[in-house]
Amino acid sequence: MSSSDNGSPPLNKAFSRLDIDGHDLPPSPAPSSPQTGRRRYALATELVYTETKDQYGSSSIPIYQSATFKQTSANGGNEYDYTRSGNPTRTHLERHLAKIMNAGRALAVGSGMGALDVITRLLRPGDEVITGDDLYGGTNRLLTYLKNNQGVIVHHVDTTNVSNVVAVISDKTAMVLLETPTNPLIKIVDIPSIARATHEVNAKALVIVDNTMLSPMLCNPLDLGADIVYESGTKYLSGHHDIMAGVIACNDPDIGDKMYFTINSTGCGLSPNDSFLLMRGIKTLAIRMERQQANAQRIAEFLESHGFRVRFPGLKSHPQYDLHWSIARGAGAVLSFETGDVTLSERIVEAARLWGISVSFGCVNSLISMPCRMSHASIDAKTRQERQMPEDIIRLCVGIEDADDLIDDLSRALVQAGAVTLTLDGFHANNVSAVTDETTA
Ligand SMILES: Cc1ncc(COP(=O)(O)O)c(C=O)c1O
Ligand SMILES: N[C@@H](CCSC[C@H](N)C(=O)O)C(=O)O
Repeated sequence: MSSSDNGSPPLNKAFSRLDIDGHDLPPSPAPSSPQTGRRRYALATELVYTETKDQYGSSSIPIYQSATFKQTSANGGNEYDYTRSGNPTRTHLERHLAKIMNAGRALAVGSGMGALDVITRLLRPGDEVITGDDLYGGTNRLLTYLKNNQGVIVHHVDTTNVSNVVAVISDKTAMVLLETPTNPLIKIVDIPSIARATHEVNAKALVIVDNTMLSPMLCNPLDLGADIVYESGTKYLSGHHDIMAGVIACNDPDIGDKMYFTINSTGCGLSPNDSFLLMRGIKTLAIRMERQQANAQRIAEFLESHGFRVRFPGLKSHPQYDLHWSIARGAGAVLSFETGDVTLSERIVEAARLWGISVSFGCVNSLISMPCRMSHASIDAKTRQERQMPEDIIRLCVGIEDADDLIDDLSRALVQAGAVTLTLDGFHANNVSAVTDETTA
């Protein structure tokens, strides 16, 4: 029951009302809403600019490291009662996220997979999900779990072709889940066309975009027709690989309330300390991304010019270059390339020094990995083969180091691994198929 319905005095909580399932919302943050009526600055400014009402005028949000909050009356009802339900540091972060993600509401949870878990709890048995055939391994694993255990039907199609999605949309479609660029094949997905086509056939179907590979700095899927956007805050948003986090944003308040209900019920909200760290990371997103992208562009051009097949949307050779730039403001800093030989790829990865052999991306440090052995190992070998994931693919996640140092280290690793032939002009890849791609938009 809401405070106004039960005869008790109005509660001092930011929004006191029943949620759409009739549950009395616990004390919790107000729905995050960007301040209206004030000038909007460029995103680089908005990332840094916050308005706090801190009693001491603190410049960064304090960490409210408290599980519970004292109430002023026996009826409870203050804005915060318990950190699982809401915490001022998390609220501050969520409002900031809503602003930079152009959303009506944002929510922060303990990881990117936690975010997808919250979203997929909107599904019911019998619901259908349409998603890609090149998906982050953890996403594939969660969807497979839902298929095997929760009666959800999952269609994996090549989402780079809108008609493949249209062919399976029906009145049973509850979600269309998209990643762009895909991880690790760097395929581009036409979010606006798929969102339009989906809603035309089934207005209730939710179009969900995993924006981890681009971040709000480079893409706002909600502005392109998506209903929900989420991302791993472990990556670009925090930027230092010192926390796990997940963020979710939407415009429909009912959907926001439902997801908040799950977060409060399951206890997956982001901790105060991690909310503080994520907030701190977000402030430097623009400058980190600028440098990471510039470095990634240099490295992609370096590899391509030496004969490797490189997948990166900053290269004109990318078959969906125009599509990418119609939906994004930059290429990001993840690229992949092939060598034509798995053991050769292993030798390159192991010969690198500056590039850490690690999963993840979006951090200030540069990383090198073999997705089929690492980040995407949870997709079984047969499925990887069906989805044409080259086992030899090497993924580079570019950081903010000096680009010449990164290129030097990579060159040394390529030479040491025997991946290139030295010539009078430099070197050239030994063993690589032509730079072509069968992908069509
Ligand atoms: C594209 C993508 N989405 C979601 C996730 C999940 O994020 P997290 O590791 O924070 O759970 C990852 C990586 O883990 C990812 O690469
Ligand atoms: N062992 C982890 C692998 C995490 S991969 C992290 C990141 N998304 C990436 O693409 O590198 C797992 O099983 O999830």
